[in-house]
Amino acid sequence: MASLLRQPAHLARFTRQTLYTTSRSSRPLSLRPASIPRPLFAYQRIRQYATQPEEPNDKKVDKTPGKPPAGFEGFYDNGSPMSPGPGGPKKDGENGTKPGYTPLTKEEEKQLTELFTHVKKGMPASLGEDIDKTLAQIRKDGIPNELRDTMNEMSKNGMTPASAAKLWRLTSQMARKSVESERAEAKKAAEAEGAQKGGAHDPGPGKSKAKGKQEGFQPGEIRLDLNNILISAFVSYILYRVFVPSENSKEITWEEFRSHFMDKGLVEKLVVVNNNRVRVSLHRDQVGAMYPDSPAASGNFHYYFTIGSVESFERRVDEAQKDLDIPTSERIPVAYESEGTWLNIFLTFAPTLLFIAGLTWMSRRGMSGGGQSGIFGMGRSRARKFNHETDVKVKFSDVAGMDEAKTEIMEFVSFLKEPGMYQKLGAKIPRGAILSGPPGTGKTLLAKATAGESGVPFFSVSGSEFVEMFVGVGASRVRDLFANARKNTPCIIFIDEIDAIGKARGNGKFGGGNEERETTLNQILTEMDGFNTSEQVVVLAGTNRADVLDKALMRPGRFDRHISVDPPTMDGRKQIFGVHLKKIVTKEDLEYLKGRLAALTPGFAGADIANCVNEAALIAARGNAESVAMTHFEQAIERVIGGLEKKSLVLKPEEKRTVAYHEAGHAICGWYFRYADPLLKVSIIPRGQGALGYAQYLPNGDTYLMNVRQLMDRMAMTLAGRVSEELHFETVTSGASDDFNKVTRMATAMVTKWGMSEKIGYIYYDDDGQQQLHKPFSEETARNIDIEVKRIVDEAYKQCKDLLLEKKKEIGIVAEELLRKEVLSRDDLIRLLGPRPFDDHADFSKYFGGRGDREGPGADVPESPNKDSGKIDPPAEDGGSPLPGSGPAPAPTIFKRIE
Ligand SMILES: Nc1ncnc2c1ncn2[C@@H]1O[C@H](COP(=O)(O)OP(=O)(O)OP(=O)(O)O)[C@@H](O)[C@H]1O
Repeated sequence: MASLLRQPAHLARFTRQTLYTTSRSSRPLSLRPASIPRPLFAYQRIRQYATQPEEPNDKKVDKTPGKPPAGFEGFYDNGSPMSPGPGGPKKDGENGTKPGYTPLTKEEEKQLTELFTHVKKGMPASLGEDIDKTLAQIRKDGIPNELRDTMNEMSKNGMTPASAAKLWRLTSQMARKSVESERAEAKKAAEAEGAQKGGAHDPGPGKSKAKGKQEGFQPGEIRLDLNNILISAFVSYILYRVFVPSENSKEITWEEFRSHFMDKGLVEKLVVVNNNRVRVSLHRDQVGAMYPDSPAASGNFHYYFTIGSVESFERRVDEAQKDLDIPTSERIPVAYESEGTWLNIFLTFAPTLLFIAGLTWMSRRGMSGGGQSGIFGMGRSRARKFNHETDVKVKFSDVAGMDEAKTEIMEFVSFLKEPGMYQKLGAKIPRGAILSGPPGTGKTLLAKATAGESGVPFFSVSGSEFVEMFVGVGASRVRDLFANARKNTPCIIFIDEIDAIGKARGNGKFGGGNEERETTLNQILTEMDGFNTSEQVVVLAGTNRADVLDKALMRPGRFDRHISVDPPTMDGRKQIFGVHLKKIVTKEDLEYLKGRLAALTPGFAGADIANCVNEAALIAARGNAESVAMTHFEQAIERVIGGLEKKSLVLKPEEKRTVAYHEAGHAICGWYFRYADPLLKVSIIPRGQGALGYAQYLPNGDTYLMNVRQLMDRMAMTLAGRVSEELHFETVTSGASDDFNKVTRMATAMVTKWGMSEKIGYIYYDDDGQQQLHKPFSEETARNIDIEVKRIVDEAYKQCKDLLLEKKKEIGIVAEELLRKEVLSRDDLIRLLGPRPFDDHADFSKYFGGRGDREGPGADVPESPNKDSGKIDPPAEDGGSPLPGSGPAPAPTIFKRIE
């Protein structure tokens, strides 16, 4: 009563007419997108009152039921919602109901049917049938008292996790019981039928089964699967919607709100939702006490009206309250809230859900992949294990041209095969070997052959596979790899590209970015230390950069042996061609073919050779040839060296002429300089990488040392393209830049590394550092180096110019023939210029028809002028300055177009 007194004193004016008016509004009763047919709302409300608990006596409100509001008269079947009526719930056990169960009222049954009709649309027929059976059981037996109590509680207090769990438990029990009772009935029916027909006519299990099937139910079968869960979920939903009324709402206008509620003092609170709607909360007690039939008295019913803006709404409410003389202290409270749509709610949780889904997926993958992948397999080694019997078929006979490396590594094989032989003499078994060498020289192949020969399992892994973004993963993979290896002794572990993890550890001055790599390396060091001497695990590692490896890795006791795998020699190449030609169909004389190809491919590694052979077979196949011929091999080699022929690149006639004279200059120098490499082929067909023409030379065998004369002749020959241009055209082109690059590098090496300049002397300056901040020499030395390099290049230029001036006519002959034919071979040059006036290397003569006689037009050619120049101290012919590594193969001189 106290609260009643506090309201604006307009209660007296509140008439039943108010509710009639609001209820008669032509707008839809509910704006909610409820899935329940509209009339059901009315039933739901009625139900709520019917099941409401008794109000306490001390609440002195008028409980005289009023007339139903307009539009709701027919909903009560002319009875009061308070009276149980014919459809009211019967008591426990009444009318033969099950003990502990309350039957449904007529309205409830009706709602149940209507809701089910609505819900089952679009549902699979079998599921619909199962739900229908459960509902039929509910109609027959009613619902357990406990369930009804739970529903009452929910309609009063809303759904809580506890009540939801209870609802789920009770409905799933009911669903299960329904299946069980049906099973019992089916069994009973089958038995009765059997008894009726007598033993002779026993239909047998097959028939009763057929019957069961016909009913869509198999006796003895209770499906505790997804289907049962779905049945329980749908039944719970239907029961919940029948017993717990959902929120009803009704849209009204400001004027209706003002005249029917505000002016009457019935408004308890206003809530502005999402700044565009206002929810009106009324004093339910006051409305309900006087007019219990009104929907507005229900706890779940709200009126709404729309507002243009919050400001105008506040102004109007303010003005209205002023008009009504409501004191400031008693004004209607206004709250603000924003309601999220389902989409908003989903978007809010989407990242979390995605994260959880991702984690679940990764962990599942981890499980299903046997732990090899996924988050839980992260620390596992990714090494592939090859079984010696099935997988590793490579033998030492497949590895050609590296006899020394093979001999060294063969020791590992005999150690794995007969460890006792070493141990009895007290020898320690070597732990491992590092195979180092340029790419494609056959390091992996050699390691595989070791495994193949020794007949032991072979674990192959690449250094980069230890590198992962997570700290500690690399080390854990190393541990796992070695643990696996120990389980499979004797065996071989091969770590390819070990420089990915085995680089020298930093001094810690420049940040800690390599921490993970160093941890991995430390783990390898530890594991290699950890082998006891009797453990037959050999670790082989391959790298192209042995120079950058950590010293600790190379120390005895770890990678004891350092096996260098160099590019093959002439003989080695022959053998490698032999290995790869085995698979090729060719009618050529194999011995001659191998030799000629080996002579044609100085500097090629095993992988290049394998590629060449394959390329030749592809070219032959493209031309529909029956077997692979010499020309196919030559084309393949040219393609590997110079790139693909560019037939689409058409040069202008004057450009072509320039290229022809440029290349003819190279050809003439190669022909007439004693120490120049003999020319093999000259071409003005554009090729890949911007080459407009090229001249191919062959070295006099594999070169490991070069003396000053050889270097000067080679430099002069390299400059010949530009010199020829100068001699035959008014201006020069940009095409010689690649030649200048080579010449400069050669001259610089002569001065700074090979001690071939008197002025600089016998000092080695490392040019490793184009990035070096400080050059390791003084400004004066730098100037002297520049002077000396220029002097040497100038001398080479002069030597070249002298020759070309003398042989201007020959250049013209060669260039014009080149323009006509585009490609000239050595035979063409012999035809045009006569035989080369110097002895060729034996191999060269054998495979390319070189002639040792000095007769012919070139016989009167002067010797290299360097011979007596005196400016450069020429080393003895058998000595000379060492070139690092094996001798550089003379790259083809390339006439480059502007990049
Ligand atoms: N000595 C050889 N004899 C026969 N074939 C060879 C030889 N060397 C290389 N090859 C061929 O080249 C291929 C590549 O060789 P491989 O992978 O062993 O080179 P690698 O030195 O390990 O290269 P990388 O340093 O780039 O790892 C081999 O599969 C083989 O076909």
